[in-house]
Amino acid sequence: MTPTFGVLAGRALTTGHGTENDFVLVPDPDGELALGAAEVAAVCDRHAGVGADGLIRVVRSRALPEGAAVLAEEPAAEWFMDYRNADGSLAEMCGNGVRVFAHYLRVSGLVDLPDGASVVVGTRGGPRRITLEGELYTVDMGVWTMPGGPQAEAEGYDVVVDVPGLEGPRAGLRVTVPNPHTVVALPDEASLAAAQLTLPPTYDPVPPEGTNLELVVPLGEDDGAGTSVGTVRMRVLERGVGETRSCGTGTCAAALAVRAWGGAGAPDVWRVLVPGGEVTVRVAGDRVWLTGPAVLTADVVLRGD
Ligand SMILES: N[C@@H](CCC[C@H](N)C(=O)O)C(=O)O
Repeated sequence: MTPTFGVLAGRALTTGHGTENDFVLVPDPDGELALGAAEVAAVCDRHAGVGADGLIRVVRSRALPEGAAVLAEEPAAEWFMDYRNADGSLAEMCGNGVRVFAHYLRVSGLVDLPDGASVVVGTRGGPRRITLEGELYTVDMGVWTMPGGPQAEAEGYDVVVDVPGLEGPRAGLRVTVPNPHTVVALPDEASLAAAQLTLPPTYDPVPPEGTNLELVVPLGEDDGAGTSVGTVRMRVLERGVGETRSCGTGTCAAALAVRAWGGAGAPDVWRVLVPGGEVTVRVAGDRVWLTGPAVLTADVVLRGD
């Protein structure tokens, strides 16, 4: 069957990933593409398209209404990460995608980003500053919130989640960064492996905007050089995608939930182990930072015939 790449047919794209959360990057500096959900889903299809967890349009902030709103807050945000999930839906933010986006801007010469320097980019969640540190990128992910408020943070949950493959419903804690997440703790790695993320979980109450789901197993804390560092293993079911091998905003949500469950004295720095690798999350007050790799894998041209 002929792929329905629509306005993307014949376009040159680049693929890349952050801890194996993979993306197709579409250069459209002047915002000329009328990109619809069907084209995004066709390109992200792993059998009939290029295959990716999401599509990122590389566009100047001034070319989009959402970008103009970001520029009003942060005039330095020349470039906007227009992120779409694999099913074509929009998301507020993508923590792995924004590192890959910054790497793409640097490698393609669209920004000057030497080691130690930073760039601010626009996202639907607001401007984000990304700093290159050797081979890693650190993103200021902005302000996190727990929609259940201080009571949910203190009690450790505000939603009940039934996950296929796991026995009985589980308590979950909602975290917004600023896309919606629900984090559920599991007792061990056997339970983590048993979860069947190809089947839809159920939530009570049902999250109105949908949710990403992180299943986590806290693995303890180490004291290194005077800083306590926690470790947590995570699997993720992404809204608009399915199970992925990593989710940057999800790792922030996971670290924030496990830190809340740990109470006073819990670490502010967390190693989050995901199927696709490892990232580091640091919390300070109401803000959170994400550090991890970014890789570009191929340049491809979509056929239009
Ligand atoms: N993989 C991303 C998150 C992408 C958006 C998410 N699926 C949603 O709909 O909120 C990440 O690395 O943060």
